[in-house]
Amino acid sequence: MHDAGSGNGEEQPFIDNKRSLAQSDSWWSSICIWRLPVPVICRKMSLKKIFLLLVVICTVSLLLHKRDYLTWYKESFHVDCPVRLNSPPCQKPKHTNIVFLKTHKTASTTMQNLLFRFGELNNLTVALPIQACGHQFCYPRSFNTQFVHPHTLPANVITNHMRFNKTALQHLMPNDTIYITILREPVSMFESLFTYYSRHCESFKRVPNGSLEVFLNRPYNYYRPLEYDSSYAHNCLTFDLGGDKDWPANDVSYAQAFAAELDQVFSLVMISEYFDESLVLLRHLLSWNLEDILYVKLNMRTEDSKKSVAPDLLAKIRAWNSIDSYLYDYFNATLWRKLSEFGLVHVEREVQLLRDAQERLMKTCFGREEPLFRSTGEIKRKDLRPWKPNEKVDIVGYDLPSNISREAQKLCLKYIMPEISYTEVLLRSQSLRHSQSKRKSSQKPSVPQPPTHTLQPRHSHVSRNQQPASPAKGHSSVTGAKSILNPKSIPKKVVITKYKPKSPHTKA
Ligand SMILES: Nc1ncnc2c1ncn2[C@@H]1O[C@H](COP(=O)(O)OS(=O)(=O)O)[C@@H](OP(=O)(O)O)[C@H]1O
Repeated sequence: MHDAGSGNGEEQPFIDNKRSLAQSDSWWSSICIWRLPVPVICRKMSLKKIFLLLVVICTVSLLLHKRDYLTWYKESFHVDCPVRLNSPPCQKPKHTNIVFLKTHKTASTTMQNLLFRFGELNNLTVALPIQACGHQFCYPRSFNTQFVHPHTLPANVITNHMRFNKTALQHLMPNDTIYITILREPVSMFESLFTYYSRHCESFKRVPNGSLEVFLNRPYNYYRPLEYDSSYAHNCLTFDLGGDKDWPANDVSYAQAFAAELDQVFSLVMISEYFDESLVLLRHLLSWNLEDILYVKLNMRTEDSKKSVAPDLLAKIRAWNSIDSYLYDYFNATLWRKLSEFGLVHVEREVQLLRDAQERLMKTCFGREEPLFRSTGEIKRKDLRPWKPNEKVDIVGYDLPSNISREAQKLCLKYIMPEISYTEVLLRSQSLRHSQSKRKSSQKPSVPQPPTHTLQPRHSHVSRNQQPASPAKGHSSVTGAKSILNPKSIPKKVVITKYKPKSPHTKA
């Protein structure tokens, strides 16, 4: 075999002149690979060059065929790129305008906490209820923009409990808002509702010995459709989603039409039994990082607080909540279709990545792989105690060990903060930011300013390289100093009417 650099007379022109060398290389490469037998190739190329050529060919072919895996590999090292080629490009900013319809007993508090943290970290505005509404948007009344605290406008995110009202939300939120919600399997959901609200919901309070079986044998003996809090007792998901919980069960066309309508509005309907899988889809839908979907489970009952459901009650629960059951089946199938389209192998890998990251988070926060569960009474800090619906139901909460670093304390505190405390913390910080920005704008009288109680969004995306924000620092958008004010929509002033719930039941 000849060495191209050996000084052989025939090859001299290729060696002496760099340009002709390059030309000859590419010419020979094509001859070598495609046209001539190996001995001829070897006569004109050095071993080194052949080796390099093979390395290039292998690399290109690997990149072409295994691109998903390579991207995945990067992902596990916290590179921000999504794992799929048909996903948004890496540089796509994170989506920040979100309605999360917080349904009851579906893991929605865990999701709300995740959204609160995302909002804080990215200096977004989270719409919160006025004081008169408690920590919910005057549920069970249908959502109304007047229920929103003016200091939490213009909003990017809205997630506190409400009864869904698409028109009002469209009025409040920016045009590019993504709608998300979560459903839970009707049997376990109803058992949870029945136990949790056994002292609040009149329909449940009437049942002798608080027996689920007795209620299900003759629900209309105990259930009054027009009563306050009756939503917990019949098709609660349907009611939360703005539907008619009392539509006759034998008319399936109602459930079908309602599901189809919801499908048009919600880009993602999560399923609490597949919480992590749903989060994978959420992450891609919103172009978020893995870190953005980390969570600690909130609002769980202790095992002692759960009732076991006898097998013969399963069908009864589904029949009683027939619209909810239809919605669940429909959106469970939708979720799995989406997961399949995404690629189940990719989903599984990404779920594993999420769980690994969760494990690291638990170690940081609790010094071990599992968090330290505490029943409400055992939690030292008052603001970390979750709301306890009655003395028979105990809700799991958390305390942070004192031996973790200050930084870890600060980080982990928000992960374990119950719904009501976090809502209060956010309202305080956003109110402070609101008054600071008002002060600033009053110092610049020459520039025309929109009313501060505007319903317009501050901004719709955050860039990936943005620094975590300190919530009370100011009003400026993280995508630049200015918030996006859509001139087409005229800022509206909010008139706040006081709303007094009819029943004492609010979690606060
Ligand atoms: N990540 C995750 N995955 C699956 N399930 C979870 C998760 N986080 C919370 N939970 C369970 O959700 C139930 C509480 O739901 P919510 O927070 O929506 O309740 S509430 O309506 O806001 O009171 C409650 O169910 P029950 O314990 O059966 O009551 C929690 O255990």
